[in-house]
Amino acid sequence: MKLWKMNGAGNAFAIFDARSTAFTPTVEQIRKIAADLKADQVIAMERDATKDVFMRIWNSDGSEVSACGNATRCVGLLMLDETGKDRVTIQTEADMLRASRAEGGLITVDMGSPQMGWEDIPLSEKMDVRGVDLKIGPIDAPILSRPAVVSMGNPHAVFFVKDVDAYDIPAIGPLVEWHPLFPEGTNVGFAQVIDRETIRLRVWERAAGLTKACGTGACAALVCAARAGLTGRKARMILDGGDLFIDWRETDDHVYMTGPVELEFEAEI
Ligand SMILES: N[C@@H](CCC[C@H](N)C(=O)O)C(=O)O
Repeated sequence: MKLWKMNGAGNAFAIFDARSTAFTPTVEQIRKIAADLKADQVIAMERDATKDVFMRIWNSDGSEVSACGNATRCVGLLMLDETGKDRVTIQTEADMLRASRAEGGLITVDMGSPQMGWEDIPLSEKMDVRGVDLKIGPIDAPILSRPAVVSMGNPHAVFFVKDVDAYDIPAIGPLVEWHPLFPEGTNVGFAQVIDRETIRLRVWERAAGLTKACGTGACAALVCAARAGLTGRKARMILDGGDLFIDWRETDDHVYMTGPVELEFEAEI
């Protein structure tokens, strides 16, 4: 079986080619692979009846999830190289996604439409998704409150802050990640709007922790910012591991994510 170690803007993946050999790891095996290879997620490329490939995703804690934007760009590059096509289709548990090449060796993925309903996120009760009733810290002087929420095939809560570097994300992230308002947990973004076309973002990922970049997190932060009128529908997202360019197009309501992909090594195992 072929294994690729890749990253998208520093978000690290161990990608297994499970198209001709079955790959059915236990939770413990996923945890060990992620720890040994320093991967935020473990990915299996499987055969799909109608799409170029099916992408299965596990977080580093061993839980299976339905979306991972940066891994979709990595798998997209592998499939573009392998097939020679201009555009490839990637099926995930969440959606059918399309990947293509962009200028400067970057890869673009059409991430589909954001889901805005409170049941879609999901939340445990009906709330205004533009700012949910959640406070972190002392009741009379919360450190953070009212994150915006959205689903990009996975749940995201986004706090808009003045200075992302002023927050102890490893301490705050887990308090939001498993807050009872999120029955399936949530990814937690800390977004600082620099100007209408630029956002500095750090993401505490559900079941993976603080990563150098989160693709769906970047899409979620841009959607929440644009929905609140803080930015336009296109922005450069500055993450710890590099930049992602997000474009939430009015024409089809889809979110397009463009960014770098790096192959660290490949091996036959
Ligand atoms: N790294 C990702 C997101 C991976 C899944 C996430 N931690 C979750 O549990 O939903 C990305 O690039 O989107």
